[in-house]
Amino acid sequence: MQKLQLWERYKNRLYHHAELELSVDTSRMNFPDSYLDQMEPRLQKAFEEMAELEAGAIANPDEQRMVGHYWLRAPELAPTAELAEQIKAALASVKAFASSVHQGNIAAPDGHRFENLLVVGIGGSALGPQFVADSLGSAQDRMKVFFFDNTDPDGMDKVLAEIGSGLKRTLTVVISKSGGTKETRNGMLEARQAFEKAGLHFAAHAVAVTGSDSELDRTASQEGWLGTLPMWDWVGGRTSVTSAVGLLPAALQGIDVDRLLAGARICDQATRSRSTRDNPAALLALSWFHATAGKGERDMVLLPYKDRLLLFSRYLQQLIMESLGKELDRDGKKVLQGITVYGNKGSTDQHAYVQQLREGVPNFFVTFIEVLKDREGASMLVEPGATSGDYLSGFFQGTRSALYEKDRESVTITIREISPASIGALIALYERAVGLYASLINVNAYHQPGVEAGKKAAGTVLKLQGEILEMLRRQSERDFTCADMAMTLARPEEVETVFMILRHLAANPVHGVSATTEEKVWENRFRAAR
Ligand SMILES: O=P(O)(O)OC[C@H]1O[C@](O)(CO)[C@@H](O)[C@@H]1O
Repeated sequence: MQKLQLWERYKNRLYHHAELELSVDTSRMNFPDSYLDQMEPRLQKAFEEMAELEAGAIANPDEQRMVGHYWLRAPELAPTAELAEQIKAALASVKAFASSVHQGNIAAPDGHRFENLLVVGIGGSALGPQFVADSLGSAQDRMKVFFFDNTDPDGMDKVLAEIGSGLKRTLTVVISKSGGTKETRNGMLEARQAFEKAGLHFAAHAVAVTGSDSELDRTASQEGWLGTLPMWDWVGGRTSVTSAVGLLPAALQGIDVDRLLAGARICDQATRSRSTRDNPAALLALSWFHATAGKGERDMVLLPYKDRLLLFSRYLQQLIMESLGKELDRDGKKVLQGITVYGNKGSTDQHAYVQQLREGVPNFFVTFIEVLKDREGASMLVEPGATSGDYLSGFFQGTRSALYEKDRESVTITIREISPASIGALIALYERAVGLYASLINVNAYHQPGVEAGKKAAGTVLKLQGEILEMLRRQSERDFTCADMAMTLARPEEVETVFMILRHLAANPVHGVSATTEEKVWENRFRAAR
C-alpha cells in the first residue's frame, strides 16, 4: 500500500481517547475494512458476556467464581453493597497503612521510619507490583523497593545483600491470594531467617496481603504481624494489580494510587463501549484475532519504546498466556489455544532480534508502544536539531515502517507520558482486551488448570526426596547409584527422578550427601555423610 493510502487508513482507523491521551492505531494490520462488520456479531456477544461478568455472573464456572477486577476501580458497580464496602474499606486501609508508615506512626523497631520495602510474591502477586514499581519509580520514592519473586536461594541472597544493614528499616509485604504458594512461603521463611539472624523480630517488619483464613492469613495473625490486607476469590491473581496486591506496595513506594485507579477507571469506561470502532480493547482483540487467525498462529511481540515499560511484556505474558493458553474451550472441545507473548524494549531490541523480525520467520505481529513525552525537563541536543528522545522516536517509526514494508503487521499504542494514570489505563486496556478476545475464541480466561499439574508434580518430587534421604540415612554404611536407590525404594520407574534428586542433594551441603565421580554421570554413587 502506498504511503498516502496508508495515511488515509491511519486517519480512518485511529482510535483516540482525549482524556487519557491514548491512541490505538490498527492501520498496519492488513485486515480489510469489511473485517469489523464481519466480526460484529461475535463482538456483540463478547460485549454481552463482558456486561454479564461485570454484573456479577459466575464468569469462571470451573471455580464457581465471579470475576470482579473492574469493580476495584468502580466499587459502585459491584453486584452487592457489601462487596462495594469491602473494596472501599480495603483501599482506605491501604492508604492509611502507607500514610502511617510514611509518617513514622508504623515504624521500624529502632524507632526510625521504614526506608525499604521487600515484596514477597510470585506470578500475579509479583508481576503487577514489579511493573508498577519499575514504571513509576523515581529517586524521590518514599521507600526503596525490592522483590523476592521466586524460590531461588541465590536470588534471595542477592537481594538481601543489596539491602544489607538496611534490613532493620525494611518492611516486608508478603502477598499471596491463596496464602499457600510454596515459592512465596519459602521467600517469607527466608526473609524471616534473615531478620532473625540480624537480631530483628520478623513480625514487627511484616504485613500480609492474602485471602481470608488462608495459611498466610493465619500465620500473620498468630505471629502478630503489623497488619493484613484482603484479597478476594473474585479477583484473579493476574488481574489483581488494582487490588491491595498492587496498591499496597505502590502506595508505600509513594505512587499516587488514586491516579492509577482513575486511569484504569476511565479506560474501563471507554472499553465498555459496545461500538466496536470506539472501543480500544475491542480493536486490540480484533487485531489479535486477525493476526493469529483466532488460533494463536502468530506470536505477539511487544516493543515499548520506553525503558520504564520494560516489564510490561513480562506482566502481559502472564495476563495473556495464563488467561488464553487453554487446552479446552468452554464447551470442552480440545482447542489448544493461546497467544505467545514476548518482548523487551525498543530501540534496544533493534540490536538484538529485530533482524529476525524483519527478515526471518514471519510468525509474529508487533505491538509498538510509543510514549510522546521524552523526559521531565529539557533535553540536550545530541546533534543539531535532535535529542536522544528524537532518536528514540525515529527508531520507533523506522522499525514500524521497515517491518510493514516486509508485510510484518503491527498495532501501535501511543500515550502522551508515563504517569500513574497512563499505567492504570494500559493495565485496564489489556485486561479488557484479554477478556473480549477470550470470548471471541470461546475460552475461559479466568482459570488456570494447567498450572496445577506442575505444582502437583513438584510435590511428588519433594516427597520422593524425603524417602531418599531417609533411606540414605538409614543405610549410611553403603552407597547407592540412582538405579540402586530406585530399586531399594521399589520405584524402578522413577529412576530418572531419583537421579536428578540425588545429583541436586549432593551439590548442596545442607543434606550431608556426598557423591563419587564416575565416568558416566548417572553411575555416580551417593551416600549420607557419617
Ligand atoms: O497469589 P498466589 O495464590 O500466591 O498465586 C500466585 C500465582 O500462582 C498462580 O496461581 C499459578 O501460577 C497464578 O495464577 C498466581 O498469580
